[in-house]
Amino acid sequence: MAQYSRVAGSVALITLQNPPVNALSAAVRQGIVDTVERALRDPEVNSVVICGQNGKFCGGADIKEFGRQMSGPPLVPMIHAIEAGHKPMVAAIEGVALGGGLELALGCHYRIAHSKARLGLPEVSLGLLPAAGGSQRLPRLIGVPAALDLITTGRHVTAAEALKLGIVDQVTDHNTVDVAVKFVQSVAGQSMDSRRLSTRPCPSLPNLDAVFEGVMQRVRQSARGAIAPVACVQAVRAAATLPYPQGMEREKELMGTLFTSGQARALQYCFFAQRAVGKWSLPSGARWDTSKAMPISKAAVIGLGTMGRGITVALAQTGVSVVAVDTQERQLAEAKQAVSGMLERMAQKRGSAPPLGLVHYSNNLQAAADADLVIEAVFEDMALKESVFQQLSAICKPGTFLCTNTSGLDVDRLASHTRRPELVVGMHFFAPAHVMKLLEVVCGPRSSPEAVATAMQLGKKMGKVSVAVGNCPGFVGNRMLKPYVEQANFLLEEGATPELVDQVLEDFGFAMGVFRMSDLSGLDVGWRIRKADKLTDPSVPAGQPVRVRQGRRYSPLADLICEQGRFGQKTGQGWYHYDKPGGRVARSDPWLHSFLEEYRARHGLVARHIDHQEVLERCLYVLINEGFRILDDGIAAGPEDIDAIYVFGYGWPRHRGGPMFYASMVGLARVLERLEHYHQAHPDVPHLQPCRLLRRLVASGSPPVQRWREVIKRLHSQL
Ligand SMILES: CCC/C=C/C(=O)SCCNC(=O)CCNC(=O)[C@H](O)C(C)(C)COP(=O)([O-])OP(=O)([O-])OC[C@H]1O[C@@H](n2cnc3c(N)ncnc32)[C@H](O)[C@@H]1OP(=O)([O-])[O-]
Repeated sequence: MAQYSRVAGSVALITLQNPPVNALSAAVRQGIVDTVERALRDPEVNSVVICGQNGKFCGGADIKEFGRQMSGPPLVPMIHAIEAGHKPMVAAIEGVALGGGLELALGCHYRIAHSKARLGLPEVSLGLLPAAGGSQRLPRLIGVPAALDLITTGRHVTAAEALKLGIVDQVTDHNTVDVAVKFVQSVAGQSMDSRRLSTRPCPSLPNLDAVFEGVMQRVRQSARGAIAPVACVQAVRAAATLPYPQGMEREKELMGTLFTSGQARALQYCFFAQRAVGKWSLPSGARWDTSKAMPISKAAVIGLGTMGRGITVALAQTGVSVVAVDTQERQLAEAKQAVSGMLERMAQKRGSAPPLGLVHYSNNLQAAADADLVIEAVFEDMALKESVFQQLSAICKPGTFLCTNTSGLDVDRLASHTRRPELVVGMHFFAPAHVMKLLEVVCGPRSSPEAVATAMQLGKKMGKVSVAVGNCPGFVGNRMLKPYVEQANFLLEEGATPELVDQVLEDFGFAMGVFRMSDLSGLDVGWRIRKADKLTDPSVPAGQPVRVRQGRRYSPLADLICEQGRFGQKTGQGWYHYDKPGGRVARSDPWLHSFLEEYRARHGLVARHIDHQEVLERCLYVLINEGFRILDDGIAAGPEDIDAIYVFGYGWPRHRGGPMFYASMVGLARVLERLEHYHQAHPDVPHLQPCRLLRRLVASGSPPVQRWREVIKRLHSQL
């Protein structure tokens, strides 16, 4: 709703009231319509200030209302009435003015922002465009290039940048409402004709067509199949080329297509999934709202390879004092240089001082003694990690949380090497750790609620999307990745090429196909793990069939590639050829193609034609099937957790909502039927066998993804 009051005698103050972000729900829109009418009618009122309760102007349209029947007054005429009003209207922007919130402010005649406010039109990240006139008013206010940037990226700008761009008229450090009230009195009685953005022409550009062509090309390339960024460009083009009323018609038409698209549903689901994962709960009953996170002012990072360095940077950026430890002098010296360089580059971008003083270096584990939390990031080797945990347990003060950055090792086993296993959790970062948004917080059966809450909160402070997961080989992300990569290798055996598989996955929207990604990560990593798991030489017993392990189909292709010294980008050769070691441009490799042909001939495999649909279904449905197993096993609490992990850590295209959401869009019955089909064709691949939860969901009528938790709960309570 919106509250109406009178201040300074003749100023009407309209305050949006809809905590926590004053979203424009039907009730708020009705409130605005009523209070604006009242202010315009009231002869004692000569000017109007619009603000938001609790220091937040407005977070935009109420996203929760999008999936429901539209009710209440629409935004467009509401904003037109404000703009057309004969009394000056000022938006007093504190906190945020986002989406419909900024569009409301653009309808006002003036905008005054607090210096800490953030503004933006992030609709594109929800699969929409600023369709309450934002795509038409903003270019008229700040010009086409700047408007295209803001609208197609959805990025938020600071008040200072907003002032520079001309979005706001004034920025203040004082009480914004008071400043706005004072200001609006100074313009009361003046004509507002020149302040109505809809009546202004769009600033002209000499090379309009070239600008739009360039932007459209860039947007299509980076959108990876997302339709909203393209529609945003089309809407701004309408602002630049059509009179306002026709531009509004075009905006409406484009929004109509987006609003009902599956992509908008997927992106809005992602918005809520990202927030849902913060409300974690564990099988032990521990929950986000009943577990206390401990403050962390000093942390230690043990092991300064690529991951340790990134984690050190991420912690220092957050303002946490870090002692970075590596017992090898050379590694320590290199890390010191690398960490300082990263901190300096990031600070330069931000225009602030690098927090170099927060990082101390040591070659002695003893330096971690008084840390509140330690993150071990040594080489992925169980024996080495066990030894480090044993030492840390003896060295660290009572109460120090001991975390391991492992991509899949048993966190509980590590905990058993310490005196206080309840203080041990996994913190699985993704490379580069100071950039990637995802953090899997791995809870062992003995991890205390405080330890989990502390790791989750520290992740949030570092700007990560932290997802609490259970302890099993590979946790959630890598556990699901394993059968996905395995299918890709099987497809090569059957006649596909890395180029075909990658093309299909990239067309689907992945930033990189599975083979290009493996080359980037380094093929030797998986090889080492397979050796440790005794899947490949030297420990495979003599007489073991090459393509079978434990009675299941096994592809040794990746092992054979590694035996050739082809580890991917780092060696200049892997599934593809690169110009030089460390090269980034993947080129098709004739050697690889003959190698595949020889391999098939050696094993009596006849290459067949494999179509795009089979590649997509086998790679994705097997991954999804493992996701259902993870839910059934209680390793992830709900589908949102899995989807957040895949969107923020594994390059799953956000406009497809994550693997579990995608499965619900495809139809669970269809996923089940295809898995059954492929399992029948490949009975020696157990990962293709549809999992119990998937069958149960289909039997329950394939409820929407938001209701899966109920089915999982019922399934578990029947055990
Ligand atoms: C014709 C149409 C044209 C216009 C289209 C639009 O405007 S599209 C919209 C364009 N606007 C945007 O895209 C802005 C989206 N919002 C944001 O980016 C951030 O929430 C923030 C920066 C406003 C605050 O960040 P923060 O870290 O301080 O807080 P937080 O993120 O944790 O959220 C707190 C709670 O508020 C909830 N909630 C938030 N916004 C909305 C909303 N619009 N609606 C409903 N709910 C919303 C959120 O779910 C959470 O609820 P929970 O879990 O407690 O039940």
